[in-house]
Amino acid sequence: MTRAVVGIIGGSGVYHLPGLRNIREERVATPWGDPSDALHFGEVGETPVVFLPRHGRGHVLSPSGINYRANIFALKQAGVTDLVSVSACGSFKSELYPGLFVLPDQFVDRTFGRQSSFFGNGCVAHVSMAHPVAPLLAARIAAAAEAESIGVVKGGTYVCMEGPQFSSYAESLSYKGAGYDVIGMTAMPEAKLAREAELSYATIAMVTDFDCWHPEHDDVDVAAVIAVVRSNADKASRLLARLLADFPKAHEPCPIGSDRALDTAILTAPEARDPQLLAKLGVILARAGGAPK
Ligand SMILES: CSC[C@H]1O[C@H](OP(=O)(O)O)[C@H](O)[C@@H]1O
Ligand SMILES: Nc1ncnc2[nH]cnc12
Repeated sequence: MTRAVVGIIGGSGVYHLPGLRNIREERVATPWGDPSDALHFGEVGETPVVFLPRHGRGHVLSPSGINYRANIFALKQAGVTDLVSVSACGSFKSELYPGLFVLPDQFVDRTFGRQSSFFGNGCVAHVSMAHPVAPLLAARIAAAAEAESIGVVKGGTYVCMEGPQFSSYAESLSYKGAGYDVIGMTAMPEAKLAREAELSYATIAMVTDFDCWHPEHDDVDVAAVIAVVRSNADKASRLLARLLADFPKAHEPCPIGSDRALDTAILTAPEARDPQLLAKLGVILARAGGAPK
């Protein structure tokens, strides 16, 4: 049995995890650089939890400046098996109103200029991103929400823009026209890297605004986003507390293979692999094999 360790990445306005007990903060180094902040180790009930504020405490890191590889590597190195990301997002649908939680099951990556893979020359790998969200983890989040009488929408497409500026009106209309549900600046490459690291990943997207397409709502700004995150803090805490308290002791094998994603992904012949890159990959390759002993 693999013991379940849940990672929580906090987004804008979420720099601590309420309810985390026996907190031990540790600044960890990774071969990919420094994570956004110290990891906060602790427990909720009997579940081991590792929390990381994505933008760092004090919100010092811009979406484009976050070292996503270091964050995911650090969480993997800490033993995380299941990773829940909390994110503020804009909405393209009237029925997805501010305050609602959406559990996206698809992502569209419109970022550029971010390091989006652990792999590359010397060890080439192509993981599947057909289904980026681990269904059992998303179902557990939905069940926790239901148990707490918190409304969640299951499924939806989150488009990830580069930012840091918000979208123009024309961009907003085009995303809406494409049928996307919500928009943010951080789920990519986080979800891609989580898959490469064989972590089961799901996002809780908290709708904070209607971006700038809605004729009856103001255009998004930071104050509006943070006001909704603050007013939703209690709901978000209850949802996470219930999810974590009810989490099974053993990691549940992912039915779509999120936790075995490298089994069919690595293309470079074993004898042609770059030992330096293999050494850097370390814990990422530990299960699938291929790293030097
Ligand atoms: C504070 S407005 C824009 C900012 O909020 C979202 O952050 P996160 O996904 O970390 O909650 C969005 O992606 C932008 O980074
Ligand atoms: N409208 C929006 N666009 C991009 N990121 C966001 N985060 C919160 N609201 C957002």
